[in-house]
Amino acid sequence: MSLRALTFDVDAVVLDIEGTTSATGFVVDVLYPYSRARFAGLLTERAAEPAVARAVDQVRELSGDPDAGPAAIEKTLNSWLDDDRKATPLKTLQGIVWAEGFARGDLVSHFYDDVVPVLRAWHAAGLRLYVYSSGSVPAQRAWFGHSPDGDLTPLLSGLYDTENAGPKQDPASYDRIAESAGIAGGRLLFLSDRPGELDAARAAGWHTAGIRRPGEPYYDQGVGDHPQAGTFDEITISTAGTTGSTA
Ligand SMILES: CSCCC(=O)C(=O)COP(=O)(O)O
Ligand SMILES: [Mg+2]
Repeated sequence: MSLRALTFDVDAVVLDIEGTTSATGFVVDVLYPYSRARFAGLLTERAAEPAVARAVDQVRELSGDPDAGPAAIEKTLNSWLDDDRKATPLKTLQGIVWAEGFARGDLVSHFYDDVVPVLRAWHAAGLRLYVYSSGSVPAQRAWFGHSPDGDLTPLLSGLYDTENAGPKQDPASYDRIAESAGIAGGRLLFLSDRPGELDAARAAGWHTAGIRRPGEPYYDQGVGDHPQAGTFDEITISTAGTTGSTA
């Protein structure tokens, strides 16, 4: 699908995963059942691990149930899964389970066909690439590390999630990423399928492009007045172009 060719003059591209580089359907149909089936074991057998214990405390706080035991925690996690709610402790616990699943070869990630060739080309041209996803940093590392095209992590300069950057619809999160990467917002391009995330990035002074792929949950809603593309190869990164222009 071709919408419009876009040209941006930036130093780095920051990538959303679900709905942007990769299919939401794959995450929901493959990754979510994988984590759902393993939450009980994680919550009972590995409750003393610091990352698990911290996430459990966060679930108790978010659900308003300070005494919740493993069964109640599991029920809450599964209800968040049903709603595809991007709650940080859910993402932490999923990330633990998924990283182990990718490492043992149970899971291989998904990328839309246009994505990997374009990421390789952008990287070869000297652009820095970052990820900012609700999926936890360990999950992101495993996702890019176990793709159908092999290990893509050498393409990436940094990974951001809701723990180390903050909520994706808060402009302050984009300020934090810009500061951490050492790149001014005006030299950063954020690619996402969600208008609320694009709005927040733009409010922080970033360039934005909405990625609209047929079949994705936000396809019909659109991305408001953000520049938009149907695939990554509709986006050109130029060092001296007119940013956000359409051709
Ligand atoms: C590798 S993370 C798996 C996808 C996921 O769980 C998720 O929440 C992705 O959300 P995004 O912010 O990338 O739309
Ligand atoms: Mg997304």
